[in-house]
Amino acid sequence: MSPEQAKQLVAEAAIAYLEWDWVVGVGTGSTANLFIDELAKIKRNIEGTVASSEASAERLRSHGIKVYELNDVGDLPIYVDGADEATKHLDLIKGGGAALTREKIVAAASEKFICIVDDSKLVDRLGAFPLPVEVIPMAKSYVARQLVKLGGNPVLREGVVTDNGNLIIDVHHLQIDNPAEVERTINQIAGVVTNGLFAQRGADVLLLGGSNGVRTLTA
Ligand SMILES: O=C[C@H](O)[C@H](O)[C@H](O)COP(=O)(O)O
Repeated sequence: MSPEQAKQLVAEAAIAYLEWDWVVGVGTGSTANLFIDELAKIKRNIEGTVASSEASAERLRSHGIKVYELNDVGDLPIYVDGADEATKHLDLIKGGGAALTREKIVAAASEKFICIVDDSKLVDRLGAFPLPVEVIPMAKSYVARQLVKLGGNPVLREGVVTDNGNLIIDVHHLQIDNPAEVERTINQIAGVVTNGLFAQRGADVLLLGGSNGVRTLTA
């Protein structure tokens, strides 16, 4: 089974977690896009969505799905999104599509985070995927120096500006023994908006798509 087929399986499986009239938090990326396409099929059953990026908002609207501002709806019952890496403890690395900050905000405002990935994303240890860090532009060199002190090799993502007008530094070769601690430490560097570790608030449910169908891991 191809990763695309596996993503399609979990996108479909996530629909089963939704309830009538809910406002659904929607993530960003190729897997979230498949979920959006599935959502379009049942759009009359939901009240609307909150999107974690301009790209997802545009795709949702193109399907005729209502997109609310998070500030207008309060907390959400559910957030559905992909990830770049996931562990069986439901810790994640996200941000390959540069949407990590809004994703972290919508996830934080949601009661349940359903993470949907093809099973190639399941790892024993996070960090083979370079960790994305969103940075205020004037702080990029300072933040990069601090990331070197933490043992990482920071690389500016060329030509990328986030929906919030900031930059992304991808940190290679970071030793991530304790994901929640690394998440906290990097977030304390002045100029960092947030980093792509989702460990202090990881997923609540991980749906893994593969040749044996969908496997469900829960926190
Ligand atoms: O910023 C992007 C997000 O964190 C995505 O959820 C993540 O990169 C996974 O994307 P994809 O489903 O395309 O592998």
